[in-house]
Amino acid sequence: MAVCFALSSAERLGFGFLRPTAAATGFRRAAGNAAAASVSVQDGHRKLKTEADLPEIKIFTMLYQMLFKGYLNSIHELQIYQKQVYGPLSKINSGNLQGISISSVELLEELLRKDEKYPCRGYMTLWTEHRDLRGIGYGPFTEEGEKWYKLRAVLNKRMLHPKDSLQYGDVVNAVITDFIKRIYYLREMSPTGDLVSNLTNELYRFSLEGIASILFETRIGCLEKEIPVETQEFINSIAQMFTYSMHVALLPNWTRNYFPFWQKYIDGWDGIFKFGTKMIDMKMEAIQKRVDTNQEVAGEYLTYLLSSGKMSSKDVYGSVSELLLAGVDTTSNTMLWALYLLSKDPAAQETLYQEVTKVLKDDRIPTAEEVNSMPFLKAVIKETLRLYPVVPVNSRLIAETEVVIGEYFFPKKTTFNLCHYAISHDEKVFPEPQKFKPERWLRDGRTRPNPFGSIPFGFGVRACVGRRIAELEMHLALARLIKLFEMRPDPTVGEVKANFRSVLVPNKKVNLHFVERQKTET
Ligand code: HEM
Repeated sequence: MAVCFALSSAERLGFGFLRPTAAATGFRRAAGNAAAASVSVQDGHRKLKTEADLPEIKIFTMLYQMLFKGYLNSIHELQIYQKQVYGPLSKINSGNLQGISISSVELLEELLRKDEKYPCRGYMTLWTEHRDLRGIGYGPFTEEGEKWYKLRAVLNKRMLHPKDSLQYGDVVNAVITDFIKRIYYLREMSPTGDLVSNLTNELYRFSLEGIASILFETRIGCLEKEIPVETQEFINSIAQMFTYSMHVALLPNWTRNYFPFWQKYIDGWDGIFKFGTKMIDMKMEAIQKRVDTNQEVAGEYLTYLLSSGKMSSKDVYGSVSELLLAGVDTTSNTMLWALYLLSKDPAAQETLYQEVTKVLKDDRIPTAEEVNSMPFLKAVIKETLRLYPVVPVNSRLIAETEVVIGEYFFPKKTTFNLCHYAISHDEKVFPEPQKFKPERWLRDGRTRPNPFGSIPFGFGVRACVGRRIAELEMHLALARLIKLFEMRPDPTVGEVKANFRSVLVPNKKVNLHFVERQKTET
């Protein structure tokens, strides 16, 4: 059951919500609406072009490229093809997909540096409709403008600063210990004695347990042999919400009364919030008891949110559920790609193993601080995210201001599609872009890549709030797994390609041999 769910959910995470439109002032237009026709726009002495001068990709071209050129499941690869054909700046005008595509590192940097005070990815009405229907507060994904800014100021504390993540080291390590136990159990059950099948599913369970234990400050049993009923219902609710979000996004609103999809979509959200609410209420009760008996209120993230007095409980319910959803498929898929890449590259795996064993000379569990002495470990994750960015395309809606990008003028309310995948696979930015080369990230005197070439966690004040937590989980888990096991590919699986399902997921089940290493005397 969990197996089915994990795969389907992993294939449907709503990071598509990261995609749904211009920032400098003082422009003089010669005539009419700059967006509509090739009119002249003057910026001082410079004559600017407008979006009417850009190559336009219309719906039929898009459909042709997806259906007949084979990009249906690999929209990320389509970015590279479209860049070759239309150049680094083009206009997409294809059904729900609208906006200006940016696929060069220079233009991306220019746009992000001109982003607004309250950056916006585009409005998320599908999510906000549910919150409005149930009177639930908005979270970091759904909130916008000044209210979002204030919310992020609270959420950032205890999460975003590198030193914040250190406090979660023990919690994360406890989850990793249970994950390793599960790996041993799965190996034993396998015909070869060392095979872990369907790793996507196992890593999904690991990531959900990890983020839940940080946010709720309690364990929810995803790594047990039998997942507790309530946790399983919660997992099923996430799957249901993501499954039906596809239907409700594609069908017009009037169909909601005729088909069951909308109701099932809402039921999915209700299940997610039911579980989240119960966890938060339990924590509130525990805090209240301590307050009533004059005891110190101690705890981590949820305790901080609830006791800081800076957030209403309605906002806590809204935010925690969004953090939880964002924290699962992101880390689980990145871990999967990292282990897969290492299994195919014994030399890189050996370098990593040597580094980890040098820092961890005995059976000790690494601390969060010790990860700082493992630059190759960090480079492996960076390179994995360059090759398989969790969010291969992001977006920015420049709502309040006009903007010039390159030689082009864009009016207010222009949406930009940020083609991160094309940029992080550009050979001018990353020589041999298809090769897994963690060493390109090392600070050992070599020329470092352009920082905007690969920005898997985004950029600026709206960048990923969970970055430090995600890195902590992935670094600690990878260090411990590599110390214990050598990863080898399962020859029956063959080459694994990435499919685009809002995040980049493997196109087939991935199994790996976890070959236990000989213990060395130290
Ligand atoms: C490999 C792991 C992860 C990657 C690559 C990743 C990537 C991203 C990206 C690209 C964005 C959009 C940033 C932008 O628009 O500039 C984002 C936003 C976000 N992420 Fe992550 N993420 C990861 C893990 C997590 C985790 C573990 C959490 C939860 C603790 C999380 C919570 C969020 C939230 C709440 C937002 C929305 C922030 C806002 O709009 O203010 N992410 N993430």
